[in-house]
Amino acid sequence: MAKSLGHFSSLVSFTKTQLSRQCARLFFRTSVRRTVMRAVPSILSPKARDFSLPNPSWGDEMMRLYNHYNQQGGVDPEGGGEQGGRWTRLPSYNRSLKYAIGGVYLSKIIQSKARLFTRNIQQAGAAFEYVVFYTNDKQRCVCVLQAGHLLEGPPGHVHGGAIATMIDTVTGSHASLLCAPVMTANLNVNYRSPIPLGSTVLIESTLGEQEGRKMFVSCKISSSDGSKLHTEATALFVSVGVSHLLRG
Ligand SMILES: CCCCCCCCCCCCCCCC(=O)SCCNC(=O)CCNC(=O)[C@H](O)C(C)(C)COP(=O)(O)OP(=O)(O)OC[C@H]1O[C@@H](n2cnc3c(N)ncnc32)[C@H](O)[C@@H]1OP(=O)(O)O
Repeated sequence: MAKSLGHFSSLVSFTKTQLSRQCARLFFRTSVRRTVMRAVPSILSPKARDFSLPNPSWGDEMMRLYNHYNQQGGVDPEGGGEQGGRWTRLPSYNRSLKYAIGGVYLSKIIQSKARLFTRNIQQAGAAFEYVVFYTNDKQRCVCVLQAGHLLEGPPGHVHGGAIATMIDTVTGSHASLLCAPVMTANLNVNYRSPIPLGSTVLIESTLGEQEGRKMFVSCKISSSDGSKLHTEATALFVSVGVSHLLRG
């Protein structure tokens, strides 16, 4: 049996039933660390770019916060204990399943030209520049976001849909750390103050209750110095089997 998503391409000739069963095993029996930290890079091109690493478009505030969470031993400035208070960077790629092309059933969900929505703008710094970190106990995530000029909504400020996209991305990545694959069932967003275009903000995600397949996550966006609240949100994620994706 294939033990990692690196063998995903060999599944293309499986029947729908076999595939669903195999994928369910892959997704649910691999630990989060294996899935996110090892499997995803292994099924990508060796040259796959990790978009959560610094690039020249990152401004001073973005770099300062990146270093803040990435260095200094990853210690959470707000405490939270040794276990929960250390931060780990989550890598980020623009494709999930590069080699799994073809096949009647896989082709329903995997398209060779598909790209992750938030990582598909070629020009660095033009849209979503972000990096997500999570605590060891996976109860919290923090995302440092630099919002580029292509995200404009009201003049000089970030589009509400782009804000919701980032909330979905951060809370969805958070829920995925605990039980992938998940889908967003519900997202409630309260916009409290506009986010200036080009600014760097913090998106914090906190795990709430878990009830069976349901995961409730809360989220807030604040200015990088924490002085201004921009957005508050709650989200519900439902863990699904791969067969759910195949059904469409
Ligand atoms: C290779 C892998 C690497 C991965 C590394 C990738 C890294 C990259 C990360 C990027 C992260 C981006 C994250 C984006 C995530 C999306 O944007 S997903 C896209 C948007 N969402 C959708 O399209 C979902 C559409 N809806 C559906 O498919 C289905 O309705 C759902 C949500 C899966 C639920 O359907 P279902 O599985 O049949 O479950 P169902 O029995 O209806 O409901 C289960 C429970 O949830 C409750 N529920 C369902 N819907 C709702 C609702 N709207 N409100 C309240 N309760 C609800 C039900 O009442 C039920 O509760 P209980 O009775 O169990 O108490």
